[in-house]
Amino acid sequence: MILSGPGSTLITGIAELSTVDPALGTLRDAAVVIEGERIAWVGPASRAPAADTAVDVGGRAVLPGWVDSHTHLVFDGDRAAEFAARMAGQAYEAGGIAVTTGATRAADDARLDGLVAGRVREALAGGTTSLETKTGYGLTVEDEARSARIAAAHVEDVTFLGAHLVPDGLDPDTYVDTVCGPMLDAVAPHVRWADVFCERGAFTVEQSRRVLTACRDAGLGLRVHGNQLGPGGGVALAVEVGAASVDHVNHVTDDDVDALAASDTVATVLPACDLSTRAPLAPARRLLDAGATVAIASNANPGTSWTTSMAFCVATAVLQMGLTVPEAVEAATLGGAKALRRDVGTPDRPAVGRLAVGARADLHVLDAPSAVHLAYRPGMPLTWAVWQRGRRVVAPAGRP
Ligand SMILES: N=CN[C@@H](CCC(=O)O)C(=O)O
Ligand SMILES: [Zn+2]
Repeated sequence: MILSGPGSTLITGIAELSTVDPALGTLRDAAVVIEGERIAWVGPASRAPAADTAVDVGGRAVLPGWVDSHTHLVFDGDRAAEFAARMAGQAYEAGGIAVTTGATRAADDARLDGLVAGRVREALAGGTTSLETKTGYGLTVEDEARSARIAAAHVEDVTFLGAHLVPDGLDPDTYVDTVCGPMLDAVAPHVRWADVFCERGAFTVEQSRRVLTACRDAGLGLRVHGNQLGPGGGVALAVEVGAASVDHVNHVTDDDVDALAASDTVATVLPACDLSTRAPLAPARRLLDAGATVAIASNANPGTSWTTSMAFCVATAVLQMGLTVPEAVEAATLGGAKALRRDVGTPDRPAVGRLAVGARADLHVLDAPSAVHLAYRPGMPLTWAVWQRGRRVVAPAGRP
């Protein structure tokens, strides 16, 4: 078979191909053909079809690009001093959000846009080919709308997080009225998702339900920051409203775990955040064993998790949370895609998070013979090449 059409590329020399596709599994000595922005063929190298061009990745491991389903990239400012104080024993408190909000409001559009672009580039260089990012450091109608607009210029899945913190001096319920009314109207053209920080010190379950219901009525998909700092009703609320994901989940009861396992709500764990806040690690092993769908995300933000490295998160999930490497790779690819409802494609929006025919051609080539090296060689820069939407966007050092 010869794949027709300009731009088909045959990738060979794949020692191990983690398709993360339930039907295909992990293949050795494999090949992939890309046509346009999609995958056209996957299988053993011995049966690979011809294509317009061929690339030999030299006996390396290939997996889907990371799907980072939880980040906060639209911000200015630095909270290294807060981090240092935390490492000296201070507890994390949500109030730090106000510090970043001040710095973000003070940045002009060009600066904020450049900061977001740089962070997206950094993530891509580490193999992240799909990103979600949130507003939440504006917290006025104008500043949230600006954050949403800037985010939408750089990532496909933008989330409205006006309910991140009640700004100083405002009555919480009056602020929730604003979030559900003019703020939602202003961000709606730019966002697919809405999120709420449902936690003591942020928004109560009742306030969170109001925000989520209003956003759902406006046509947005739902997500929840829940059970991060202590037990609470975030997980139950997320399941109740049919949220696509509830994120953090550090403090969960057996009922929470059972509810997640019986629902379509993905439990998203944030290993780098747990380390950076010295929180009890989210029980990813327990959640998987119970039958919940687990995603791993970076939660890149200046307060609790200042990294875009999904490889670090995967290594931590393996070394500290008790996941196997295939489980962690799946959680950081297909799991993230499920958390963004992008695991199944549509005619105009191919699936991400797996390497199968028809899915988006987002490939991450490791400078290693197997994905196990992600945890076996923690902290090493293993990204060798990246294809996104069928185009090679990260090339091996010294090559065009
Ligand atoms: N927990 C709420 N929001 C962020 C942290 C925000 C901040 O401290 O700036 C998080 O997901 O960890
Ligand atoms: Zn977050």
